[in-house]
Amino acid sequence: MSSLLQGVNLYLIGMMGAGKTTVGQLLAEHLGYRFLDTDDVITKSSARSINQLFVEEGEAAFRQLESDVLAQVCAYTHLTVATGGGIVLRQKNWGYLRHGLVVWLDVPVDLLYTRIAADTTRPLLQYPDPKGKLRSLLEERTPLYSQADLKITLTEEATPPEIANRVIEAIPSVLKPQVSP
Ligand SMILES: Nc1ncnc2c1ncn2[C@@H]1O[C@H](COP(=O)(O)OP(=O)(O)O)[C@@H](O)[C@H]1O
Ligand SMILES: O=C(O)C1=C[C@@H](OP(=O)(O)O)[C@@H](O)[C@H](O)C1
Ligand SMILES: [Mg+2]
Repeated sequence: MSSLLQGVNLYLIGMMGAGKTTVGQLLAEHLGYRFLDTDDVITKSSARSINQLFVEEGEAAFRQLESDVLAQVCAYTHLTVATGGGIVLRQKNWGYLRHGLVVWLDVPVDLLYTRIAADTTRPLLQYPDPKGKLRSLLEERTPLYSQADLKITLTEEATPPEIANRVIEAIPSVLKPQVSP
C-alpha cells in the first residue's frame, strides 16, 4: 500500500470530532507513512495545552503556530498529517496543504456532538450551546473544507478502521493516471 501515494503527504481536514487524529493514525499504518498531528506538535513544542494557548496567547497566536507547523511539515514526504479543524481558515495554509492530497472527513453535527460533547480539551466548545457552535462553525467552514481533493461523507457511525478503508479505497479516484513510457 505504501506505493499508493508514492510518498505524497496525506492531509486530513474536517471539524473537531471528525476523527482526523484517530483515523489518521490508521491511515499512516496502511500507507507505511509517519503520523503527525499538528495540535500535538504545537502542544509538545510549546509545552502548553491547546486550552492554555487559547487562554494565554489567544486564538490568533494559536493559528500562527498552526501555520508555522504546517509550513515545516510540508518540507517532508511520507507523512499522514491530522490537522486541527481550523487549519482551513487561513488562505496561506492552502498553499502548504496543496503539497499533498487533502481529504475532508465530512461528519454531520449530531455525530460530532455525540463524540465530543463531554470533551474539555477543545476551547472553542467550552461555552453554552456547544452543539450550536459546532453547527455554525461547520456552516462557516463548509466552503473551505469543500476545497479538499477528496470528501469522505459519513452519515452514520462507522468504526475508525472502516473509515480508513473508505479513504484508502477512494484515493485512486483522485490520483492522476500514470502515463506509460
Ligand atoms: N469512527 C469513530 N467512531 C466512534 N468514535 C470515534 C470515531 N472516530 C473518532 N472517534 C472518537 O471521537 C473523538 C474525536 O476524535 P478525534 O480523532 O480526536 O477527532 P479530530 O481529531 O477530528 O478532532 C475521540 O474520542 C475519538 O475516540
Ligand atoms: O476546529 C478548530 O478550530 C480547532 C480544532 C482542534 O483540533 P481537532 O480538529 O483535532 O479537534 C484544535 O486545533 C483547536 O481546538 C481548534
Ligand atoms: Mg485532532
